[in-house]
Amino acid sequence: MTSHLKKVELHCHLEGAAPPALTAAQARKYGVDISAELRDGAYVWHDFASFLVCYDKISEVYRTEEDYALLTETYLDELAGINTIYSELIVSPDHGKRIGLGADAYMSGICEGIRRAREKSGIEARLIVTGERHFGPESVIGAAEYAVKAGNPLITGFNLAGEERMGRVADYARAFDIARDAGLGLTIHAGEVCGAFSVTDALDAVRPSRIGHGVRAVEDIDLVKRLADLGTVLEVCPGSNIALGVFPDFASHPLRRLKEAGVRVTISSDDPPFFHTSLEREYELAAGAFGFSDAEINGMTQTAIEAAFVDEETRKALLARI
Ligand SMILES: Nc1ncnc2[nH]cnc12
Ligand SMILES: [Zn+2]
Repeated sequence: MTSHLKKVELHCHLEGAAPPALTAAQARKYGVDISAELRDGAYVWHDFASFLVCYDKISEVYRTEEDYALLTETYLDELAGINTIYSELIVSPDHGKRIGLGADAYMSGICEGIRRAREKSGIEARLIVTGERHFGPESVIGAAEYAVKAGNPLITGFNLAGEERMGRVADYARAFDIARDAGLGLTIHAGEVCGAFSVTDALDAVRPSRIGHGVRAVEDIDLVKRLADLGTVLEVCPGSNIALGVFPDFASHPLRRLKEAGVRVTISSDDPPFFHTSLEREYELAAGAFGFSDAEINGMTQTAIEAAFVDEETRKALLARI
């Protein structure tokens, strides 16, 4: 049982956390047919590419500032209900633009959701703006420029998500330069769908303090040592990795091997209902499938707070709570 443990999440895509029941209600409200993407209470996809398509389609039923406030509040309430004290949400202002809501309204809805949830439970949250690799380097630069110009104190990080097989990390380096120069924390999806080379590319071109997934670094022992030496923090999402077939089962998942090699690891849920998981389940898996003790799990939570994109005062307050 891990219900007594305080929890922290560094890697969850906001739209990827949309509860199927809420999505169904939204689709009804707007008269959108999502029967191909949502069936019997479950999102429908069969591989990474179709997951990304399903994700974009589902996102389309969240359309207004209030829709985003509700989605954010709903997810943070769920996290608070399982003893979560801090959450970083990956958000896409570009998506707000694409659906005609606008980036500012998209962000202000999300911030309102954070405010409502914090008022009820005290949960802290910050936002990581992401570019989507499959929309190309220019769009990712636009996302970085938005993150910097928005001057929103809750935006504390920048990420690159989407189709990892498209282009090379160096094509997106300029966007990370913009974010780094403005003092945003940097993290990047790498070593999830692509192999170790993708993590090497990320370290060389971006110099991030964290990597989203990074688990396929395990294919290159020198790279594992490099990650350990650098102190790069991996945002590991085991349930997501198994659902997407990155590893066949938890027994072959490298979370424990990476940790034992000295890599700083943390646990997150990624896109929980898409992958039939939740942060609660990820903590349970850490204890059950991976056999970590409470002390080891708390150690990963502490690592997450140490690596969080927050000011030092907030970090100190969070560390004092675990
Ligand atoms: N697991 C994932 N990998 C890459 N991009 C994503 N966007 C949403 N979830 C993602
Ligand atoms: Zn992700």
